[in-house]
Amino acid sequence: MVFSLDEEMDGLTLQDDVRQGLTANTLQVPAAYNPEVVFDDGNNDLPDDQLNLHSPIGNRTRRRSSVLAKFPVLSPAHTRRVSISNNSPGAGASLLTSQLASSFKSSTGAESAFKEEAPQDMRPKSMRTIQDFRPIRVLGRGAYGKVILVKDQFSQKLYAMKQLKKAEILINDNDKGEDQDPADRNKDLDKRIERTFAERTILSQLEHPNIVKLFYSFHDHSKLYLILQFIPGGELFYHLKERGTLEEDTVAFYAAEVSCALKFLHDNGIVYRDLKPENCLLDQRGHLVLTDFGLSKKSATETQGDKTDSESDLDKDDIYTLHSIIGTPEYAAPEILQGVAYNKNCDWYSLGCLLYDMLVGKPPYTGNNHKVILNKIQKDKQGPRIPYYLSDGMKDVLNWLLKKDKTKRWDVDKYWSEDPSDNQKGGKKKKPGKQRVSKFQSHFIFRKINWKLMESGDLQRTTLGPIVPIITNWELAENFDDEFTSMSFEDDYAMNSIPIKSNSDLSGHPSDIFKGFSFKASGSYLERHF
Ligand SMILES: Nc1ncnc2c1ncn2[C@@H]1O[C@H](COP(=O)(O)OP(=O)(O)OP(=O)(O)O)[C@@H](O)[C@H]1O
Repeated sequence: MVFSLDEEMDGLTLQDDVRQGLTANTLQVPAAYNPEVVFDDGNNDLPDDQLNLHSPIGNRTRRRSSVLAKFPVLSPAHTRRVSISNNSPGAGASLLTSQLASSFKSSTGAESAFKEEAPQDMRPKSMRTIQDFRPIRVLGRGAYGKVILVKDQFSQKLYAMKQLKKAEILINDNDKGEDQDPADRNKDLDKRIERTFAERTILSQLEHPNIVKLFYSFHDHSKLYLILQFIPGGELFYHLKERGTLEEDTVAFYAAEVSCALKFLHDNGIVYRDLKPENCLLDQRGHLVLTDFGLSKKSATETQGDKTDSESDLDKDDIYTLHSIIGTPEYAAPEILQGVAYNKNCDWYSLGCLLYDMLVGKPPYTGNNHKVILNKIQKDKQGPRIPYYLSDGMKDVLNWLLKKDKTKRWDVDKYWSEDPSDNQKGGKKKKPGKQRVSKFQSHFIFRKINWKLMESGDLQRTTLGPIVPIITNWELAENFDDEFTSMSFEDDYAMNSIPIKSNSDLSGHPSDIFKGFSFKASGSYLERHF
């Protein structure tokens, strides 16, 4: 009998497996937890080419983020949609860009994070071009292009250059040709462009020790470029692949760092929407840094207070957008997979999946598409099986983060820290059947975390994390998969690329859609981070 982790955990022992003659495709749980436990990876419902999608150790396969095939989603009736297709590609894009800009201005936190520098950041004096950067090796590959380690020819500093091919953004793989309603096609294009701008806009306005930094962005006739801080310790995914699972103290430490980043994003009105080990990088000291903001979104505004008409329209758009079935299915909250309205609380569910993955070796529900995963979640009345060998503290946190009903899930943003006026140590007691109301930071699993130092960034600057990556030479990118570092980048790195000198040579050209993409961080920001 083959046991699936999703279906049967309790009572499974090595002896059970040996009796059944099961040796292949099994995942070893570290001896520290239970030397006897071996269990199947539970992917029997996958097609052959995906059977080894998750475990065993060393066979983890990278999961791609996607804008998933949609269930019929009923958007709110009064939704204003922006079109960029009306004979003038630039007009719509400018509207999108200005919408994004104004939506970020209305976010007080995001604005204050860059209070002094924001105006001149948005109007850089001199633009960088691809010729300024010498390619060294490929670090990773995403949906729209490669991420390449590059060296600034002038300063000799290393950066990660994320390239996005304009053609891939403009041409939709899922285009249904003549059958597709032109309005839907335009809407899809709007979304893809909006997401491209969102990554650049969000990263250019935020500064947090656990979030990757953006130094420059620019574009030429074929590509968009983001020049990011190079995070040399590789993906958490890579380290999980090496180790299988992580110890509870290590998991609690990463959970705390991710939570600080998510809380900061939420306070700034941003939903991250793509938390997974592939998007968590380790810096040289072993601290976790979130990357890939391509699916992040300004959140539905909770306070609809005194708004002008145009601001209210923006909020409606936000509410609409947060119906998008988007992300990586294994880590996406059930409400996203169902295609119903959701909010920032979805990121806390994904945190539960990430913790589960670090502790168990795979996310709680797996399958080859979001419908299979959603079916499993829906069938699972009691919630995911939480292995008995985990500590009570870990079980408790997983149980509250992985609630499929978002109204019962731990509202971590609300119950983040101890309120000084709250006399009850450890927060209020939970009411049965209701949402958990005790404070996140005071949970037992975080007893070793110095939140004050972590939230201020001093911990990240002055101490080492639980896994310190081995780095002998930053240019070797030793903590990145050979699959990528051995790739050629010549085709992707055209030294003869023609830069766009001014916006005036763009009228009527598709590049006009990307007008306003270029950005340069302020001198003080650059200095602070080098
Ligand atoms: N700042 C960075 N430093 C080092 N490596 C990076 C950096 N940014 C990205 N990478 C590497 O490149 C990979 C792909 O980057 P990213 O996830 O941003 O691309 P993407 O197109 O959004 O990918 P996907 O389509 O899978 O979501 C990352 O998983 C990581 O390995």
